[in-house]
Amino acid sequence: MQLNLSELTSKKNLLAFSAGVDSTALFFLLLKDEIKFDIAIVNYNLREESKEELEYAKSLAKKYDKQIFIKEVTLTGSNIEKNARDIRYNFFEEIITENDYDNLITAHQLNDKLEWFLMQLSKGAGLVELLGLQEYIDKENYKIIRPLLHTSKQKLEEFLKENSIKYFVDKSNFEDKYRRNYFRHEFSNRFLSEFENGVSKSFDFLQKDLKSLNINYTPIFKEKSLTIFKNLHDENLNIKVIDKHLKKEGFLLSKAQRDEILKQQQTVISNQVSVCISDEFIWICPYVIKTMNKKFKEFCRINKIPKLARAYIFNRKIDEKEIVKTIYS
Ligand SMILES: Nc1ncnc2c1ncn2[C@@H]1O[C@H](COP(=O)(O)OP(=O)(O)OP(=O)(O)O)[C@@H](O)[C@H]1O
Repeated sequence: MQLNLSELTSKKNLLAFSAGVDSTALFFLLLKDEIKFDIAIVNYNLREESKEELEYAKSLAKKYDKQIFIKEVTLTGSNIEKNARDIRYNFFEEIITENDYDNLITAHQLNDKLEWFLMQLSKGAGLVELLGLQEYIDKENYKIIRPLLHTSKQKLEEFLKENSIKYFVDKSNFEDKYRRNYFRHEFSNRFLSEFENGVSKSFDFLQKDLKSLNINYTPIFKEKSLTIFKNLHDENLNIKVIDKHLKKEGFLLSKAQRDEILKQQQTVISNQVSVCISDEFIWICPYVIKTMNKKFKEFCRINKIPKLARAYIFNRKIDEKEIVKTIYS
């Protein structure tokens, strides 16, 4: 099994370890390649075996001299999958911030990638959403790296069996409880057992196509709650940038709101957020009403700062000259 682990060498890595097939295989593959890492595990106390899994994680940490971070929680109620994920990622972020890790490694594999793809396909999605599960994600102070995205679960299982390595099977994966498990059992496992190479190649091709679209999600200016992106001069791409940014801010756009933004170019959404698409830029900030002085308004007019963004800039005392200097440089 050939993995590209170059991003992990000489870095401080944290492996999200659940004692299941994928993360156990990754644990030993990283050891084999002499990649340094520590582990983090969340025990949701949902199943009897979870205690044993935790003990296994502790024993591996001890044996291979790894630091281990443990979080114990008791999950109840509805929305378990989402709650578990939120708790998990908050915990990882806490550890990363407190201990200066460079990378969070997760053990998502090719089956996960295909299941994600199918789930999006079943809901109606475009290229960005279909390829949602990415190998590298840049977060503010660390990277998420998923080195197994080209490897099927079957290969990982074979690796563990060949090397007589103990691992646990998450029983909840066998209950068709969640939508994802439907795809897992009805389709992806069987399909990959026959077409693993082709699927892996297709994902690479699609990824290259996505790259060619050159969607730049990085703002060119950000201060307080004012964010400015480059206008990508393509309605579909612009709305993707706006949509993604607002989602991150906890604001989900409806189809009608998306259409409105593209039609009006300057819109207030739900009386809260201003979104303006100007000739060169996309401006997003809270919607504010404020009386502004003449000099400021004149400066904005000359420098093409959209009307709906002006009051927020004025109110929050963001240096308008600095904005203009940055975006036009
Ligand atoms: N309890 C856990 N403790 C630590 N890491 C975990 C735990 N559960 C899962 N992980 C990590 O997350 C990876 C994905 O796990 P899983 O497929 O169960 O999650 P998911 O439902 O796809 O959620 P997400 O994609 O948001 O991580 C695992 O390979 C492992 O690296």
